[in-house]
Amino acid sequence: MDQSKEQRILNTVSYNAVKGDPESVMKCIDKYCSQYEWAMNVGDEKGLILDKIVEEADPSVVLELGTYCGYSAIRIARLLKPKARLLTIEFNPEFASIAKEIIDIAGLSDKVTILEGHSEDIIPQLKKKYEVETLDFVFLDHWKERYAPDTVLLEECGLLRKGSILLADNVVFPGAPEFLKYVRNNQRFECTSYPSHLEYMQVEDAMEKAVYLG
Ligand SMILES: CCc1ncnc2c1ncn2[C@@H]1O[C@H](/C=C/CNC(=O)c2cc(-c3ccc(F)cc3)cc(O)c2O)[C@@H](O)[C@H]1O
Ligand SMILES: [Mg+2]
Repeated sequence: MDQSKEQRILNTVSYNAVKGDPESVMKCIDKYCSQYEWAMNVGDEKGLILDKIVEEADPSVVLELGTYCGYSAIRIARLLKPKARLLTIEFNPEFASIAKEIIDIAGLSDKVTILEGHSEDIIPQLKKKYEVETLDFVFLDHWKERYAPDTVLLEECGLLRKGSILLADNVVFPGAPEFLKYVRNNQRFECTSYPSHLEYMQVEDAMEKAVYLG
């Protein structure tokens, strides 16, 4: 059976990237996905916005929803201080195993834990099973119609604290209208829009930052 696109992305990383160098892994994926096969990584343009927001927040505990191939997990984890950690949720076993290998090649396995399963099943386990108190930073990049319900779930599970930062990819394209409506009309969130472009394309997109006010 011929390989999947995600397997080809792993091949190009394991063949071309410098082991232990997250930047070279990111460059390798961005090069492959802009020249050969488009893939839904956050990419280098929105990635720079993500970098700035993560650096400013300097989070200790990060949750990512939707690992895919691990590109944004690497992007975020490479900026974290020594004791900080990133938990990333992925329900597709093939993507989870490919992401694990790519994160390992980047040398970030000690900072990143991939939790295999559905976000709505794993989020309620974060406190007891994964020893999370509250989340400093959440990157939402999974199914777009799950952004809003999972945001409600995070709050219900007591995982958000005053100043917790939610950053959502693709709020323009493919779009996350329910999420935007929910956070923008909610006094408990302070929202900022970051206009950009869809990864590797000229299409308009944006990321939305929603800071939880408690
Ligand atoms: C059930 C909850 C739940 N629990 C755990 N894991 C979950 C999950 N729901 C999903 N996953 C995993 O997350 C990833 C999916 C991500 C979904 N992302 C986009 O759809 C997207 C699309 C475009 C675009 C597509 C086509 C275009 F033409 C243009 C743009 C661009 C983007 O940046 C995009 O992020 C996969 O790994 C899923 O296995
Ligand atoms: Mg995305």
